[in-house]
Amino acid sequence: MDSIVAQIHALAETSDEVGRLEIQKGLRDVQMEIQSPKDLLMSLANSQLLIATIRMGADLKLFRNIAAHKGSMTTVQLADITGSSPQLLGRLLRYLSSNGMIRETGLHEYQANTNTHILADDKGEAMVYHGFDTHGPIVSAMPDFFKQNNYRDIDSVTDTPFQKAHNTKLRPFDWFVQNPKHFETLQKVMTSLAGAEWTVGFDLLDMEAKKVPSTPPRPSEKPFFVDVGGGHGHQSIQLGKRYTNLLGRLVLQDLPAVINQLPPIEGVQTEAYDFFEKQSIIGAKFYYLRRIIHDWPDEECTKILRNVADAMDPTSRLLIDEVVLPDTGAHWQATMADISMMIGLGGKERTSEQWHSLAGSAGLRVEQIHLYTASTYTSIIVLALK
Ligand SMILES: C[S@@+](CC[C@H](N)C(=O)[O-])C[C@H]1O[C@@H](n2cnc3c(N)ncnc32)[C@H](O)[C@@H]1O
Repeated sequence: MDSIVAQIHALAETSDEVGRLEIQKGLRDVQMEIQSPKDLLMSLANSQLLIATIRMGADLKLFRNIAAHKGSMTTVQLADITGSSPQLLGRLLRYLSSNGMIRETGLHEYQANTNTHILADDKGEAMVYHGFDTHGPIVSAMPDFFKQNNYRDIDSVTDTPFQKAHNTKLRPFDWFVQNPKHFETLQKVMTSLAGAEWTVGFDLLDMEAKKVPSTPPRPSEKPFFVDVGGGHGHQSIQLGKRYTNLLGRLVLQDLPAVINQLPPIEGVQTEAYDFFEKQSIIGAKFYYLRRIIHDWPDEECTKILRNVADAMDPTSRLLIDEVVLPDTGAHWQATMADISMMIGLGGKERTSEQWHSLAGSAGLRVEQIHLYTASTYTSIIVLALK
């Protein structure tokens, strides 16, 4: 058995992202084949309990404390640091270790494993809080919501499980503005997905960036890159690092509630802007929308895209950084994102056909699709004026 495990490890280490996911899928298939009905039902019953316990662990800074400590810690030590009772903590630790979130090294002794480290950093913690506090209630509201709507697809931004769960009539982002704790966590999750993989091997961007002089921009010069709804600006920051000649030519736009509390970002101009209003930056080389369009139903998306299209000139390009769902055989992470967008925001992940149709509705055409993370189908959809 050990040798099979070692072989799988070796295979995973030499595999790319797609290969790694294939191995995981294979392992899941094997698990499915050998599990009893009871195994499946017990594991389903466990899913909510596990995230709730992890959420408590985050509150207690349990993962951070264990991860920061070299070697094992005892339950009593951890109870001391966290202020919880050793009896309760002992039961939680035993449960977490039996679920692989920490490693049990002896009687009442625990150590960090890979999962502990993932849960101990800011990104992991933000994902847990967002998953449990913001998204969890929406998931719980989902069955009743769909029973009441007679199992219809969602194409509204104000009539989704989100409103039912959070007892509001507001659009989700209006609610987020009024609930800064939830909004901050969402932004942390977004920043944690901050990779700049999309810029690698993307010839169009590279070619245009190389044409830009290294001298500071002239006052009349149009911006090179406008990150619309760019959150805390992680993509503009990454782009400025990769192409220093673009500094001073990058613009970050987001809602006033986001922009007004940001510290200055060197080389990036920030602007409070609502993307349902007219775009004030005319003729930029690139407008960039990352994880924006999947947040909204088609009607709202057409408005957002039209506002960009109206500001574009024939040389401008709109870059949409999102999933292009395959027609069949989609990976569970992508289908999960699709359902999550629907119940949380009234949005969706889109297939190539849906992207073409949406672009057309806003006077745009799909010029190119640059797939950059094959495992999640994340792509840059390049749109030009029709
Ligand atoms: C899912 S986040 C994506 C953030 C960023 N683009 C990224 O990929 O990390 C959606 C972003 O859209 C912004 N947003 C929502 N409604 C907006 C609006 N009407 N105008 C401008 N930005 C908006 C939010 O504040 C948030 O930063």
